[in-house]
Amino acid sequence: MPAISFPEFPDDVPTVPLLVIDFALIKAGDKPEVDRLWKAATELGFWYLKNHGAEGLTDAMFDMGAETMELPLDEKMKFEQGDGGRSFGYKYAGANAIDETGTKDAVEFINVSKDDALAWPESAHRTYPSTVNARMESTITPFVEKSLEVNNTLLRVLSERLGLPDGAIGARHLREKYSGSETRVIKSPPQPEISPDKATLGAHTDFGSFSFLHNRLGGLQVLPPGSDGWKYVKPIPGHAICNIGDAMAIFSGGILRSNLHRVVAPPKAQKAFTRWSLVFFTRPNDDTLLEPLASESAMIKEAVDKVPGKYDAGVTSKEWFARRIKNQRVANRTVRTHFLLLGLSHLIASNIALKGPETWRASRGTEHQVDAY
Ligand SMILES: O=C(O)CCC(=O)C(=O)O
Ligand SMILES: [Fe+2]
Repeated sequence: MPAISFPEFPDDVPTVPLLVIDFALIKAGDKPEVDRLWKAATELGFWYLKNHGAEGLTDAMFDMGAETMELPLDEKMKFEQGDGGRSFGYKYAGANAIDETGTKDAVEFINVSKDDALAWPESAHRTYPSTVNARMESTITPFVEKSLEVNNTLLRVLSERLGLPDGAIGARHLREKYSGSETRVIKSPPQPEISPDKATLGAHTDFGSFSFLHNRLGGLQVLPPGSDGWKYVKPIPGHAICNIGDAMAIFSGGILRSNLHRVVAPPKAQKAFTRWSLVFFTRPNDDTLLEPLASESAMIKEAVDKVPGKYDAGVTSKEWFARRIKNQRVANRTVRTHFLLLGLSHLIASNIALKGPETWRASRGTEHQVDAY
């Protein structure tokens, strides 16, 4: 993608002042910086990360995304993620609902599995468009490797602060075990006459443990606890945006916060431009049970004892992930059978396509467990 210049993020829209965490200091074990990371991860669950080391790898990932989205739709559709609860592959705009009434999303994704990137040229889960294959070795695998290093380091530091034994979180995120971990490039085309409050990617918490996000244009918004509304996260060049996902909220019994967020059209003059974003999602091994690690940490036990049962998902990471992916898909929205009583004795079952909000609700994660909303 040629370097595109676009208008500055405006200074008169509501933004959330995220803490800036220095990854180099975290790696060096700097105690005050680890304290700040802990504050960010427990209070809002979102922060900026600088000196992360992936700065030189993101442009090529955006190029891979742009090359992929330029393919004809019928070519991309050969690699579509499908309706069965699988995330890897291409997702067309409008495949997912953004709310319980079934409003369609407006974004395209290309999702590449960590297992496929590491197995290349073999395949672990599925095949991808030619534009992905062409950049697997040069672009995608290096980005996946760097993202794994960043995310695993931050997860290890947080797990220490949670009082977990060495390796408790690491064993649940093994490089060699299959998981839902993936990298994603998102394309949001300019939305004509869109209201600034209409989501292109609906309000959600992230499905996995940890997300490492790279934004150029605005549009990402979070709903901070106790706040009066959605706030933009202003992109800062060279700074990634990190956030805690549902799995870490569950493992920690709610001590780490998985916050609700969404994507709307970029603000003000930026909205005329196509928005690209790049994420690496770390998710637990497929076979990991999602439950608080109360037997391994006194701090987590104390948190869980106050809200017994609240964070017991009772499913594996793979099941949790598949349920959420599957129930977002518009094609999976339930068709309710409605009975119409005609005359005195004719009960006619008519399949009126009233598509139920229950499918949307079944795609939800920990959102309903957070009292602040
Ligand atoms: O595009 C963004 O800034 C955020 C994307 C996101 O939240 C997601 O893909 O889960
Ligand atoms: Fe997200």
